[in-house]
Amino acid sequence: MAPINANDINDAKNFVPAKQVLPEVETDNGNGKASSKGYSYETLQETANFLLSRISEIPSIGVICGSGMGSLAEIIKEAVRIPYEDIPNFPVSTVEGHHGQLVFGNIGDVAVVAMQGRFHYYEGYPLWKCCLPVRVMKLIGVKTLIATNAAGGLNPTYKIGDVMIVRDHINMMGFAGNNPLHGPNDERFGPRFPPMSKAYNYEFRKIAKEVAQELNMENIIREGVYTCLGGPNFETVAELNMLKMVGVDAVGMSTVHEVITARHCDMNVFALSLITNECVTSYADDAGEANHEEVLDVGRMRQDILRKYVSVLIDRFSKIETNP
Ligand SMILES: O=P(O)(O)O[C@H]1O[C@H](CO)[C@@H](O)[C@H]1O
Ligand SMILES: Nc1nc2[nH]cnc2c(=O)[nH]1
Repeated sequence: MAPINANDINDAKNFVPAKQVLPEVETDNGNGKASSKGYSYETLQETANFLLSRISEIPSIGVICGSGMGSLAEIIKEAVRIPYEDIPNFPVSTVEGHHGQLVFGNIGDVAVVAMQGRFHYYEGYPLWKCCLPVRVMKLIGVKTLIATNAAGGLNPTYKIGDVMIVRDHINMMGFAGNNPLHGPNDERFGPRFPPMSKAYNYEFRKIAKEVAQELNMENIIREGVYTCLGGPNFETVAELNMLKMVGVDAVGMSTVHEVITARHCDMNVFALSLITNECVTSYADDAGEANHEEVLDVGRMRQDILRKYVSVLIDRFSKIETNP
């Protein structure tokens, strides 16, 4: 082993983390369980009131931009951009490919808000905090959530660059008791025991398939089951093979908890996964490895088609009366 010299020690002392503002980590609440109290309804109302004071039109649709998909928010006209740092009680984004601002404005005739940057559990935020923006959206009047994400394709028929309409999810983290709704329930948001069997709106999925045909996207559109793992590491071969066996088509580290939070407060939900990499399910020596750069590259590669697709979907979704 090379001896440590004084320069190495000085380098280590001068090391500056890439992001200066790191999230607070979920703390122990004294009884050995992580605190999951969350913010009160009134606190989130303050956040909502702050945002309402900065905008002139109430958005009806909220969009969460996935990794490398932040450019979706660039189609918003008359945009009002509010950095997360400026929003009371809001977390900050720490992941490359997640800008960290809310963008209010219009797509076509529809008033929208987009999150350019979402919050992930692996950043150190408890799930309720990852989902705080969804409740804030609800409080400012958003009726429909469109969540987008980058995901590994586990279904062997999926190719990189495919777009998967999420039909359903498997809440792996929830199996272990980690749920954004864990802790006291405030009925003003929703019921203690919300159903999830119709989490992804049927009408929206039907429209999304029709629009894909109109835009000649049939060859890249899929519909399947998404799961979220805690991350930040990508999965082992054994883990991926297990997930495949239970019917997972695409794997990511987000969305599931956002959807649960949105359905809890009775928002309509639609979700899309951009397949950014093929999940590695064999031990072959030449099998590749997942990496975040590839994820971001595929997002960039598909940005034009996704912008077009999402803008047409927003137009169509805004025109129908739907029961969640
Ligand atoms: O789910 P989004 O935020 O799109 O990003 C996905 O891509 C990142 C890994 O490359 C992880 O954050 C994973 O969740
Ligand atoms: N967990 C997980 N998240 C991803 N996000 C993009 N690709 C992947 C993947 O392969 N696994």
